[in-house]
Amino acid sequence: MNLILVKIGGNIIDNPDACAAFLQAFAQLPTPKILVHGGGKIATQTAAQLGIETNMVEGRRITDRPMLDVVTMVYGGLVNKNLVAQLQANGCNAIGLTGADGGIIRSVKRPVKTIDYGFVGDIEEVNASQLQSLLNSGLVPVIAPLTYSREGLLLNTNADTMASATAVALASTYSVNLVYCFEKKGVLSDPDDDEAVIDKLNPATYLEYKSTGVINKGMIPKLDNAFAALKSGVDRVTICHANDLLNAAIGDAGTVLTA
Ligand SMILES: Nc1ncnc2c1ncn2[C@@H]1O[C@H](COP(=O)(O)OP(=O)(O)O)[C@@H](O)[C@H]1O
Ligand SMILES: CC(=O)N[C@@H](CCC(=O)OP(=O)(O)O)C(=O)O
Repeated sequence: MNLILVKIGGNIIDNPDACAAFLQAFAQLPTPKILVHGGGKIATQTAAQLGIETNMVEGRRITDRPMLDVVTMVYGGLVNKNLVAQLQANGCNAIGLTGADGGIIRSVKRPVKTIDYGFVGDIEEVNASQLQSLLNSGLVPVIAPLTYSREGLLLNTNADTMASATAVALASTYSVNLVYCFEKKGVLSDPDDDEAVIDKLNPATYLEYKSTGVINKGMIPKLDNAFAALKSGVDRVTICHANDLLNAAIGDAGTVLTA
């Protein structure tokens, strides 16, 4: 059976019109399906309003206790519940979850090496059978980028990694189509040209683009996660614009990763 797992990034979530259009398209996709969302941009803005400064290292947020409270409220509350309400209005029976709900995604607090990331989780286990029973009851899980530890901590976890790990865990049961949606038409061969979409990207070409700096910043952890999913049994991985979700779902838009 096919399953489509879509990840939506914070720049789209932060734009009400783009987000509404994306959710309308997502609602039209066949079930079973899962939405994993980010929200990093809104967390940064909310933290700033509260006088809390944001520090990112290699695309990961340094999450001290006050920042953990912010991301818990923003990802698990504000963003997750608004997405669920809008999906319901589009006729999609969404259920909002953090990784702690139903014990779906457990992680371990990232050990301190040179950098102390604070309350950031590295995923240990995805409870695929719990997700499957939600899917079997016709629900559409909408997953926030928070996980839980054996000690009962709530941990901030990168949304691209959540999507990749969830896709891999479900790949033994379903043919998984993983689609990363963001605000550009795909991986670009020229960062200054929004039309320069690379149709197909393999690990060797990725390394070349990375070494020349054409692929940089947030795209690096995204592609590392995406290639890892492809290597671990996920059928297809695509990176595309949120507007192109329906075409990308059938392999007709964005950048398709190849082994
Ligand atoms: N070659 C590239 N093609 C497209 N985007 C790129 C490229 N290199 C770097 N980027 C950057 O990567 C960003 C996507 O990463 P990120 O902000 O983590 O996405 P998301 O919002 O989905 O979490 C884009 O906004 C873009 O600025
Ligand atoms: C540990 C870590 O960095 N977590 C991310 C989770 C949100 C996220 O990934 O959001 P986007 O997809 O919008 O970037 C963060 O707090 O920014």
